[in-house]
Amino acid sequence: MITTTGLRKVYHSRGRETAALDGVDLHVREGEVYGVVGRSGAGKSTLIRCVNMLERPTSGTVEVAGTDLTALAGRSRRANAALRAARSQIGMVFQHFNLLSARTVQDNVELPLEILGVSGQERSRKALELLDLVGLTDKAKAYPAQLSGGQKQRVGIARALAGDPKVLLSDEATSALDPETTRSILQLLRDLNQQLGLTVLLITHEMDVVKAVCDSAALMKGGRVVESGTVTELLATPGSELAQELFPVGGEPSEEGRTVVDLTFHGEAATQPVISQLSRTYNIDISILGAAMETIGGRQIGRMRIELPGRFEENVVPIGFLREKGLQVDVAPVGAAAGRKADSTLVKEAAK
Ligand SMILES: Nc1ncnc2c1ncn2[C@@H]1O[C@H](COP(=O)(O)OP(=O)(O)OP(=O)(O)O)[C@@H](O)[C@H]1O
Repeated sequence: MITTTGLRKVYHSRGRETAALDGVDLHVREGEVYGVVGRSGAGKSTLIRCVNMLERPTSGTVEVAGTDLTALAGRSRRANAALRAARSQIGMVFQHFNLLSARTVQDNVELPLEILGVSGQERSRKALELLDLVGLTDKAKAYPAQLSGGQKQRVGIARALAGDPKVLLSDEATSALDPETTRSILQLLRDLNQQLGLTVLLITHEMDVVKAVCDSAALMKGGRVVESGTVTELLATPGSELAQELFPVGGEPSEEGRTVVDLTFHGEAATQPVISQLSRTYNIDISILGAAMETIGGRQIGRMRIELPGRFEENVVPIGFLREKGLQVDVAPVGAAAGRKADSTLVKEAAK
């Protein structure tokens, strides 16, 4: 539904060049909620502004709902009209809501319809329908100053949906909200995604947002996407930084000469008593160093760090047993093994 290919955006200011985007390839499938995370300055806002052509990319392409927006971006009147039409497929939600204070809630939602030349009666019907969808029917005649932050963001979302977009872009939509309001806005985005089949691309610096609503995620660093995939794929990727941040599990080995293993349980395997089976089958004592169970994207996923007696070579068979049971097994390198996998997150964990 959204594909960027080799997207670059270079800013020139005071004689300096900054590559805010340095070759971004992103693919957001139809009907998914996709989160882009990264530190401040990673290029997230620039990416979202290039996706809806608020910023013209320096090079590369942006395709939304089958239309190559970069090909439409010309100076002629016809190119502008085509770009406007394509952009009506894209709704945008902002961190600070960007509501007009002199207009009522209903008039704020009607604004994009006014710009599209929709008649007064139809505008009013549509705005009230959208306010109902976001749970704000009773606030239609209120002004933004009379609303809470969460209510303002609901108005922002209703306004973003006015043109019946296929895609919703959200730039830190919950960053200015308290945790409870954040949860309710994320739930609303999820509901809209499911009820309307809306594809949502959101940028955030909060991992909890990804955990709560995203099907897929990408990590940006220095204008590049360094990791991406469905949340399940990421959790199944050994050494994935996103997986570790989404789902941290730690714990130190009790002494030298033991094998530390990180287990990830997905689906069926999450509900099986695998650890007690392992202990009984091989008659070994297992120490649990750390564990967490979470529901991510509606699926139950568990992670656990365990310690087995003896070195890795002595535990090949029990580790094979765990893999056979459908668990993802990452052996945390310690001692001599650490040198062989010096760049993995697990090494950093184990070496602490
Ligand atoms: N208009 C601009 N002119 C010059 N440099 C810019 C401009 N906009 C962004 N940049 C630079 O591009 C880089 C990426 O900025 P961007 O705002 O996209 O990052 P971000 O990940 O969204 O960060 P934040 O979460 O702080 O908004 C930064 O180094 C920033 O200073």
